[in-house]
Amino acid sequence: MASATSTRLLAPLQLPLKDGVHLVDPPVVLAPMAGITNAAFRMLCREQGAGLFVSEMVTARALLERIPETLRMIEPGAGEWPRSVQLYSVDPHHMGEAVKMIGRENLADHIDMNFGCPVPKVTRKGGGAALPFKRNLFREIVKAAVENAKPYGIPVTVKMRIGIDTDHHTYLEAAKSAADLGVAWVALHARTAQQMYEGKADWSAIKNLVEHLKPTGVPVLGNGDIWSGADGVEMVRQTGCAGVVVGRGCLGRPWLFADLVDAFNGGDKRVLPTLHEVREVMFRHGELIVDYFESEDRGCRDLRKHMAWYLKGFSVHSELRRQFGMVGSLTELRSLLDQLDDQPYPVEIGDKPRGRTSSGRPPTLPDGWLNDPDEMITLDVEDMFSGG
Ligand SMILES: Cc1cc2nc3c(=O)[nH]c(=O)nc-3n(C[C@H](O)[C@H](O)[C@H](O)COP(=O)(O)O)c2cc1C
Repeated sequence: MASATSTRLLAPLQLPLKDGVHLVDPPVVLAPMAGITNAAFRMLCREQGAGLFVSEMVTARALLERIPETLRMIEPGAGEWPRSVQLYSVDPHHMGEAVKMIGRENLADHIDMNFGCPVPKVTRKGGGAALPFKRNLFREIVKAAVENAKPYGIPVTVKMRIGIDTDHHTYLEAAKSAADLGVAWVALHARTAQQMYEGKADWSAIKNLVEHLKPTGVPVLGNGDIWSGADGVEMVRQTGCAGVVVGRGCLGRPWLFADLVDAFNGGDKRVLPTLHEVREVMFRHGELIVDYFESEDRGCRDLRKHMAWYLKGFSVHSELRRQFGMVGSLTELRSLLDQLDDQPYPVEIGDKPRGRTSSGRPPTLPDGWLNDPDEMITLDVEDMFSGG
């Protein structure tokens, strides 16, 4: 029988940290998700295996201002290593200073940069997925991060979308300049800003990027619409990407990482927990989140949105679902969980999208934004940012 090593889908990704190369093995990364990928959720996913788990996005400015909530957002969970933080800035100076702060105060081991936010309140000021269109500004921000991270041995990566809309694709040029500036990898969410989360991600763009960056040797990670281990394998097969980034697929399904680990090691077992097994994950999530916020009330408020995702596809009475959506304490959570009958995993319905699925409309951009890609501008939109 072939060993797991010989059937391994991909080699581990090499992340050069200051104390040596860390192997992201398998090359499966938890996508940064604002309001989701806090230390509690990352721990829940880490317990399932996989390679790297990125924090919620924080803005460079909030970090520099030492806003307590921001500092808490980048705190690692117990035993978490490497500590991976996503930063957002539209200002090279802020980006450079924030990276220096992270290095000097040893706050993280890896920094990912966010250039993919599609929400109108960000793009209308030129931020998020609109920013790479201004290629000089994009380059200055990436350069500021890479150069200031270098003395601390912190690898920097970028995450972007295909571009603004069908007529304005920015990813090939932006990714190439980021690669030339020394990023450790480029992750591509294979949608435009216009698409938001609509329809199916265009994996052919990931394939194009893999070809485009081949001469640079910088790996490409594919992102968009991985709902099962088999989807991850299929993305690698179709695109030749060096790894995958998984977002919404793990909402209410943290065991997707175990499924991906198995699939990337050549297995086909599919991890399909019954409702009683899911129930234990839900309670564990509750405990972790209450611990993270050091408040049962705050933790339960955060937990509520996850409840619907966990229960999606299972047959659960609407009144009971409603009560899960209002859960206020761990005792209440336990008593609601005790009311769930055991059921097999709803394979068909359970793998449908969860979280954001908003449909596309033309992104709102600043006046004249698309006139001159070489324009070097100063933006001030970090406080408008809310994930992406
Ligand atoms: C609730 C939510 C919050 C997100 N926040 C961020 C973020 O802060 N930074 C970022 O780069 N992408 C963010 N994203 C985008 C995801 O990282 C990912 O690129 C996107 O969901 C596509 O991957 P998926 O199809 O696997 O979900 C967010 C997505 C969701 C659903």
